[in-house]
Amino acid sequence: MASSTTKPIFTPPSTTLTSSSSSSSQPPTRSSLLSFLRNTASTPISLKLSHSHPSFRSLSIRNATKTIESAETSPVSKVGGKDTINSQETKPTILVSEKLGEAGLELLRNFGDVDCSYDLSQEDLCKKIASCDALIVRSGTKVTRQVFEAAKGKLKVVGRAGVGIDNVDLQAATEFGCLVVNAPTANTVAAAEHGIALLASMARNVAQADASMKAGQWQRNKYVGVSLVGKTLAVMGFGKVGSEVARRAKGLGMEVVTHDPYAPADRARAIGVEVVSFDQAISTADFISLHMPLTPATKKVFNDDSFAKVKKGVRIINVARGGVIDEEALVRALDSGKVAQAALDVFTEEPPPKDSKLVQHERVTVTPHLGASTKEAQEGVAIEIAEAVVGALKGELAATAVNAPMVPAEVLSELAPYVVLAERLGRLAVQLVAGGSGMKSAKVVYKSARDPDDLDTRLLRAMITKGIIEPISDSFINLVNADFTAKKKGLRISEERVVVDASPELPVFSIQVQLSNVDSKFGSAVSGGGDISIEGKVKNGIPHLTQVGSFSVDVSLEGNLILCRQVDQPGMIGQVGNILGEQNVNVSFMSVGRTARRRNAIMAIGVDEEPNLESLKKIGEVPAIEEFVFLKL
Ligand SMILES: NC(=O)c1ccc[n+]([C@@H]2O[C@H](COP(=O)([O-])OP(=O)(O)OC[C@H]3O[C@@H](n4cnc5c(N)ncnc54)[C@H](O)[C@@H]3O)[C@@H](O)[C@H]2O)c1
Ligand SMILES: O=C(O)[C@H](O)COP(=O)(O)O
Repeated sequence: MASSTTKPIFTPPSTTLTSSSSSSSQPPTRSSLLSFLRNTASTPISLKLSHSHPSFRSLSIRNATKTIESAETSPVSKVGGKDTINSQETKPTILVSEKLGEAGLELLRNFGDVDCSYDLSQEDLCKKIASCDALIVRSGTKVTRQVFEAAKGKLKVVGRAGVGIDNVDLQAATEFGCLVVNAPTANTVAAAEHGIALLASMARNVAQADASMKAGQWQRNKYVGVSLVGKTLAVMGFGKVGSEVARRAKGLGMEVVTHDPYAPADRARAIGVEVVSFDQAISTADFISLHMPLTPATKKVFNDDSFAKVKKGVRIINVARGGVIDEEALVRALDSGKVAQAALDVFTEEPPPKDSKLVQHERVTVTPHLGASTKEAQEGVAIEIAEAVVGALKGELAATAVNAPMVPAEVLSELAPYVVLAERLGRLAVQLVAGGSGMKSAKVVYKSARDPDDLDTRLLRAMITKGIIEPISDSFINLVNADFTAKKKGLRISEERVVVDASPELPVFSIQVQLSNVDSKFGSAVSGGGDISIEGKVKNGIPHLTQVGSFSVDVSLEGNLILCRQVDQPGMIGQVGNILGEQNVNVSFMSVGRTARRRNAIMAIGVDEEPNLESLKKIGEVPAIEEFVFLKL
């Protein structure tokens, strides 16, 4: 482990780092995510993925006052309550590849150039995507790896105007640093209502009787149905739609059980629904309604084996995803009479082949993926997704992010200053590593007065990772792909939470970043344990560096930083201050930490400007200075 006591030759950081700071002494307020993210004029800060439009690179906290003052130069400003782009800036291009409600389109048009091109082939989508900043899809567009590759890094966000994201290659999106957001709530009721509509119409042969009458028949005996009251309905997947279906089915007098490996039993119990095992659910039900997502675990979960376990004459409703059923097995089960009827809104292949046995089956009722298709739901979904996409293009953290940490509003507001601290600590720590030493593991220690279960560190971890990875990566890094890139580089990041005696009002007392098994270009940053170790705290809403190796310091993490180890003696601050002053470099903060009087000390100097090489050389020549390093934040 390097702890050289000789003066090292000054090495500027190899990568140019984006400075994303602003100064504010005001702490953030606790407000809802929406007002926190959108109303920059009335809240002291907003949490931004400051992509310095359109490069969408880093997450930062910016000062609202500063935002308003700089509206002329910022691409985004607020005009008449609408988010608009200043005319001199290039507007982002938003491709909408499937029909979207007008209210959502209007929101999008206020912000960017909107290209509504429906029914694109994959090839045409790939051609178009190279010039798009955002893509909005429903379930009909396959956003494959090929699409992300064709985007060549320009595509910043994919908005899924609905819930299911099985048509988006999330792994590829993440690798390419493209945020995926969805609109998870606006179509819940519509889907639940459609499920109930299918349940009732299947039970009473409405579709078949309608077709028969239109064909000139009057077949009252043929279309005798079954009653719902008193029957058992198994709701498979007790999420947003499933629970709404359960509630409505209870209102129809049905007994409802559910199977959902992740749903809390008390939420189900609260509406009189029992949570049971998969086998128990399917073997006791008269009706089975599917409401789980399509994932590798749920793909074809209804297959010959499961149909063998159902009650003879069961009726199945699927408004979730076609892929959760093995459709050929369902046809066999229908033919054998094991399954009496099925009502399907979704299919493995959409649209299904014209000669699909399932669609043509006389005991199957079908609709062409209409679950979310009510006027109300489509307007709601369009607004929900337009707001999420515009927010993402403006660099705001998305509340409905699918491939980035999604943090609840209250938590986000509380964590905001720590998010900045986290990124800056990561960024500082990596710059302390001597060139060439391969980093393999980093450890983050969160000290907090709160119970470890009470502290959601996902966002902090992601930001520390971003801070560490960005300076050593030549590809584009953001919150979305930082973790993936770290793994690819073989960097393991572990976390530890330590309960300390501090104010429980603060979510985090301090954050420490330790890098193991690496040499440091600033030996004093190496702690007794041999790791590069730095620690920081948030003070009055501002991130501060409070510990470097074994030395206590206290310097605000804004601008750039010079760390010097020196012999503790009078006049040092003056000497360094003069050298910087000669070059018109403004010192924003200075702090000295020492192990013992007149022995070793560390001087941490915050500077607004970047000193030139000449000044840094002069600092290195001050006799009492033993080593120093210049760090960009
Ligand atoms: N037909 C339509 O137009 C339409 C409209 C809306 C939603 N959907 C689909 O409905 C489904 C549910 O949507 P949601 O909004 O309720 O989603 P949700 O995420 O709120 O609920 C899904 C639930 O499924 C559960 N689940 C996951 N794996 C499971 C498994 N193996 N077995 C049982 N449960 C499992 C989850 O724990 C969760 O509670 C999704 O597939 C969605 O795409 C379809
Ligand atoms: O997952 C969803 O939200 C539904 O399946 C709706 O899909 P759609 O937007 O294609 O109607």
